[in-house]
Amino acid sequence: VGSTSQPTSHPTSQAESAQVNAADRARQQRGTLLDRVPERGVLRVCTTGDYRPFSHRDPKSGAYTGIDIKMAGDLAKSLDAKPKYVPTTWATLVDDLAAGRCDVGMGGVSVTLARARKASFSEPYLTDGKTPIVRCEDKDKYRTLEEIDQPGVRVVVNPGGTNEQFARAHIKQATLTVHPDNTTIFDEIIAGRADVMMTDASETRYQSAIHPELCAVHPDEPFSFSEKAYVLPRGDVQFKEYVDQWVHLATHDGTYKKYEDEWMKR
Ligand SMILES: O=C(O)C(=O)C[C@]1(C(=O)O)C=C[C@@H](O)C=C1
Repeated sequence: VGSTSQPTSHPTSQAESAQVNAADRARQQRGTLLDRVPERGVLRVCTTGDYRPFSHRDPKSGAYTGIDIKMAGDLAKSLDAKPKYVPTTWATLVDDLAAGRCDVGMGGVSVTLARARKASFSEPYLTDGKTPIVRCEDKDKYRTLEEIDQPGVRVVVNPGGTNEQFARAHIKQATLTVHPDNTTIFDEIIAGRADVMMTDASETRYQSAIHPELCAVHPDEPFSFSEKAYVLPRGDVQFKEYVDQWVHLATHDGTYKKYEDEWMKR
């Protein structure tokens, strides 16, 4: 507890920069999303759908639910539009946004400097950080990174996001396994195929509430500091100013808190 993760540098390749710059120019020529979204009547939202309580896609119906899905609905409505969810992954979310496949990225996204090179972020709406989630009988065994990073300890991680970045930076002795599906990863710990996952404190609170076998380890004192925000296209200043004002209001007038409480009661 107390050690912080250092931001890793992810140099953007020249080809990637050229692509992002071309997308920036094309977007600027089309004008601000603050006008285009109401004209279109549609707000295109990139979301992974694999991260409760923020963004969950029902595998049968395809319907999206979650705190950030509620927020997306409100943001769209405030712009006289309907939300349209564009499926993405943690590894591709920011590139999808930068390439213009959606207008905003939502669903428990952490602000990172690597992402901020390719996209803008709204004002943050939540403070979070990585913390362990384990079988309850192990909750006094894995309190520090030192206790977790021991030979024989099996750490599991989902791919493509800040969890993987954090695990790769801190796990040297323990066995690190990448589990491809974030919707079933907690079953790996319950079934005893893995011992520890380190993920956002908000997720450990939610998953330990719905799985009595699982305990969040010191979620109020996570190993790292991060902030959740919405991802926006680079250079669309009018749209960013609008979304910032909207986030500010929603996080101060009780709207965000209401959605969070609804989800945490499940
Ligand atoms: O990459 C991010 O921004 C996230 O915070 C998402 C992330 C991750 O770090 O992989 C966090 C928790 C969920 O389990 C899934 C994805």
